[in-house]
Amino acid sequence: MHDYQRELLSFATEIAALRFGDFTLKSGRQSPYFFNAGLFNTGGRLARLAEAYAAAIQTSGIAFDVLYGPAYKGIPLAASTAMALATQHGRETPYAFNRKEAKDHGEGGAIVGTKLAGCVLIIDDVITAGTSVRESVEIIRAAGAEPAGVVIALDRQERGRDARSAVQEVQDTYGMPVHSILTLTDLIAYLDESGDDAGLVERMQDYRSRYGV
Ligand SMILES: O=P(O)(O)OC[C@H]1O[C@H](OP(=O)(O)OP(=O)(O)O)[C@H](O)[C@@H]1O
Ligand SMILES: O=C(O)c1cc(=O)[nH]c(=O)[nH]1
Repeated sequence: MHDYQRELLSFATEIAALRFGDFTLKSGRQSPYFFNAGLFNTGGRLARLAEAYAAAIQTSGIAFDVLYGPAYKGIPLAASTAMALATQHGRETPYAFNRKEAKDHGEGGAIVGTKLAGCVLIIDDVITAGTSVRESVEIIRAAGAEPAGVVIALDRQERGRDARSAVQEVQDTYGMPVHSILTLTDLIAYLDESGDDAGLVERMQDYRSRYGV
């Protein structure tokens, strides 16, 4: 694990964006941990997260025209990362996000921000079973654009709809890369290193043996 990954894990734990307990996920799975990107809820916290995403995007080398964040938590991620790409990397990046419910007055529609066109990089917090990414691909294609890849903070390394990991399914199905700042493997290694709670490491490993790959 690199220092920047350990630092992000430590910061996420400190602000309780990474929590341990009993959580129901979008997939219905019952998880002993949860990454809540909504708790990067001050300017300073969000700037720190956005800088990590912007650095990950630069490292990934994925070519794209537009950054797209799915509602809800993808919205501040797309906006703040576009800012970080401009201020830290001199890269002017158009961004967009969707409304969960289309608006029928004013400007109308379901997409806010720039037009979805060309190659679109999806930015989200986590991938569990891959549902959110599949929904994003449909939205991008319906707008006449093409998905270029996905960047996330945490790959939970879980099964998707078949025996493959959700990330592998996304890569195979859409022929696009998925770049993750952290993985469940990093998280378990971090908990193991800290040596605070052997029971927690065991619960994480149990969960991994049930849903992981
Ligand atoms: O890989 P999946 O199984 O789809 O799970 C991960 C998705 O679930 C959460 O979104 P959610 O729709 O719960 O909403 P939010 O952003 O509105 O909190 C999370 O932000 C990811 O987008
Ligand atoms: O699978 C999910 O719903 C999910 C997992 C997680 O760690 N964080 C999150 O926001 N959603």
